[in-house]
Amino acid sequence: MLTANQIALIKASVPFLEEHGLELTTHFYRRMLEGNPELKSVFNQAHQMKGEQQMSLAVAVLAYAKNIENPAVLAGAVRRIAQKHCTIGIRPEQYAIVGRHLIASLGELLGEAATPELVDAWTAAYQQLADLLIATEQKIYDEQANVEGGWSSWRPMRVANRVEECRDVVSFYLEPADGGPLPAYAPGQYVSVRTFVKELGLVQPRQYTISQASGTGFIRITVKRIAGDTTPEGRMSNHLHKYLKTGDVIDVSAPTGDFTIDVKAEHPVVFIAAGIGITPMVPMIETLATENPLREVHFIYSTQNSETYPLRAEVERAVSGMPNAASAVFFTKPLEKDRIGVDYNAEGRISVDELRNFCQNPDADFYLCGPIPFMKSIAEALRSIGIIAPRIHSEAFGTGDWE
Ligand SMILES: NC(=O)C1=CN([C@@H]2O[C@H](COP(=O)(O)OP(=O)(O)OC[C@H]3O[C@@H](n4cnc5c(N)ncnc54)[C@H](OP(=O)(O)O)[C@@H]3O)[C@@H](O)[C@H]2O)C=CC1
Repeated sequence: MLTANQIALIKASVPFLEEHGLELTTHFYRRMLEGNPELKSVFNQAHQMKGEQQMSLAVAVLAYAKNIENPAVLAGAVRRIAQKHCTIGIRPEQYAIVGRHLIASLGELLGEAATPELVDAWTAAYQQLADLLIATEQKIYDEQANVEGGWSSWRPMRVANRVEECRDVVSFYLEPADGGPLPAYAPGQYVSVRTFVKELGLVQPRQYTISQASGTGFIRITVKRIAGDTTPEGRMSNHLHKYLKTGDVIDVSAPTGDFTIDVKAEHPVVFIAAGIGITPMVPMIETLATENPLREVHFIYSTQNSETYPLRAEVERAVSGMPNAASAVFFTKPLEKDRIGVDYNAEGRISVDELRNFCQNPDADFYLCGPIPFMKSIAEALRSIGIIAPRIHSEAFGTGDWE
């Protein structure tokens, strides 16, 4: 429990964090990764290089300081962070290392302003948050391990099959190397995979959506090769495309994530995806097609053309099996061979007018996944036609921050 004085000191830190939060977390990560280089394998180095992890932590620390009197309001964020931590195998003892470097960083940045009382207050506040995260993560690890076929932390999986889906997109069908069963997972959930990335000289984790409904005996991930070998975010996807072959073994976390759908509900559902953002939508539609086939479903998808449309056959199969389902596919750069009415329904990006056509029912739920600028513009368009925020669900890959 923090004392009233400690709470006051944390709240008084808010202006400093607003101004210098990013500086603090950048200093902290640099300090920690220099002192404990083994942790480079725990953190996504692409997010580190782009400063996304630093920004994400700065936002979290500020939110925590602002809500120090009532951290319960951060329960949703705490759960999301804990889920992510569980997919990269974070252990309680690592919190002590993080705490030591974070508090030292605060002292180094504040200089003489870091009074013993302030340092004590932040040490206590950090411990309170660490305890909450550790307890939440233990609960998630227990839940993951205690379901049939479940496990916690990493499990070696063999690549049973590798399928080239379309240009720059490959699916990997993963099965437990121990020959055991897999747990059921919810459509839309994701896993982390962990492997040694030659070009980085490091073991690295990355998150990928499971791109197929549960119950096939595999965890399928569908990976788009991003940019070139030289960009930090492209390293893992390029590595997997180049080196991960049928028969290889890779570490995989237990499935997790809250971007899922209430399969049994009766109200309409509208999926709006772009590019590789199609991956969580596929298991959702597949699951609806088998478990609630009469549901009203709209699938709205934007991609460049037929050569950049992964998992098309799966979507078309699921949609054609549901009498109240319809799809609208937008090609922004159709090829000569692409036939309107067959391969796609309209040319160009998804517009507000188009969205209006699909979204007549205020009870509908909307699921968004695509490049961040795409999600921003679609969420804004939905709000402009009166869709309320709780009806808009989204999945941001990476650190999870996008709004
Ligand atoms: N939820 C997430 O966090 C996701 C993140 N990404 C990331 O985004 C990047 C690109 O993904 P990729 O699959 O290659 O996407 P693409 O660049 O192939 O774009 C997919 C489609 O989205 C359209 N689009 C892009 N931006 C907008 C926008 N602001 N408004 C409307 N339509 C838009 C594109 O149109 P046009 O051809 O006109 O640009 C294209 O038709 C990757 O780095 C990927 O990791 C991708 C998917 C999900």
